[in-house]
Amino acid sequence: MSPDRISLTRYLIEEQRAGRIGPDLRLLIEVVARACKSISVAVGKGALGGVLGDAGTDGGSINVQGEAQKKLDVLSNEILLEANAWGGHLAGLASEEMEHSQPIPDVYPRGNYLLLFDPLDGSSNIDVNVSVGTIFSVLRCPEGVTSPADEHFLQPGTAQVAAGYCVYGPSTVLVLTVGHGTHFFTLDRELGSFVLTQREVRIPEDTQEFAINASNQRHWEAPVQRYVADLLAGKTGPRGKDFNMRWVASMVADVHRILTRGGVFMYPLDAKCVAKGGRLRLMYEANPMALLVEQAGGAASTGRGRILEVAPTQLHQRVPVFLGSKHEVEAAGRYHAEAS
Ligand SMILES: O=P(O)(O)OC[C@H]1O[C@](O)(COP(=O)(O)O)[C@@H](O)[C@@H]1O
Ligand SMILES: [Mg+2]
Ligand SMILES: [Mg+2]
Repeated sequence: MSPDRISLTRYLIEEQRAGRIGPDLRLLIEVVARACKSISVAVGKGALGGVLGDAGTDGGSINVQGEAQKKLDVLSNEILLEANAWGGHLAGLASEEMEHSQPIPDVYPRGNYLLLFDPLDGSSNIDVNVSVGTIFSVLRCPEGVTSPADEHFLQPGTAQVAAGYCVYGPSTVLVLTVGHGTHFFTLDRELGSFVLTQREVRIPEDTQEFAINASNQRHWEAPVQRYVADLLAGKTGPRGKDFNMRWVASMVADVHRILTRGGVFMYPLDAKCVAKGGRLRLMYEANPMALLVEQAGGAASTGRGRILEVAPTQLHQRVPVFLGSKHEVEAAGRYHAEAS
């Protein structure tokens, strides 16, 4: 590798030398990155790898969320479990695809961190060859706990020591924060290593682009109805400018666009998901994305408060999500405040 190319390994060693992370966290992130490489290979094989379609045989299988699992949901979960069980840096892990967290069994080497992940985000896009990804969040295992249970994972997003996602698109990009900025690492497929391609990503504070699943419009709460109506009104409306709209339906891809060129991503509370508290999961979707976005100068809110300060009560808890360009997330918050 040429000396001016900074690999993920070198970046992490430099962070360790600067005293910003310890060796265990460095190695944990390396293990997660390696698992993401394996998932990237599986995703890339598509129909040739036999990885498309539903998991299970007759009628498919359903996960703890009541959602149909795809083969790649199951495979990605297995890859992450297998890699991390042996990694030696974790006390326990939790996944979208598993009802409860799992402590690392006694027979394996153990560490002091907890890992949460959405092994394959954007499942509805797998079979149509659109970008999907893996999202992860790292917490400290509470002091004195040797066999962590679900309750030990229930820490606010502010407690995350690292967070990231890997987007499997035309290129595979690992996006990482250890609490000192958000950085992009692109996978060099020939060499098999992640290379730093953008340091200190910054999200513009203003934007003219928003992302929301507009098919839910009739179910939205009044402040979201008003906010989106004002965006759509464009130049002649109260916002005085035209807005563009994008919706990939893979949170990783939508957030990656926002980290790259700004925008606001919304999955608000609506009448369909109000009983569950929202659509997106707090612990392994909203929290890691919120940390990445804040570390890039953006904002992340439930519409009524900072996502990272939500006190979790359940492992698979859901929350409303507004994240991206700071001024636009603040504007969405004002519409909520005015309505209450
Ligand atoms: O299908 P909808 O309602 O547009 O929802 C799309 C959202 O659902 C998700 O796919 C949920 O993630 P999973 O695929 O991990 O369940 C998000 O990535 C995305 O933002
Ligand atoms: Mg997801
Ligand atoms: Mg998923």
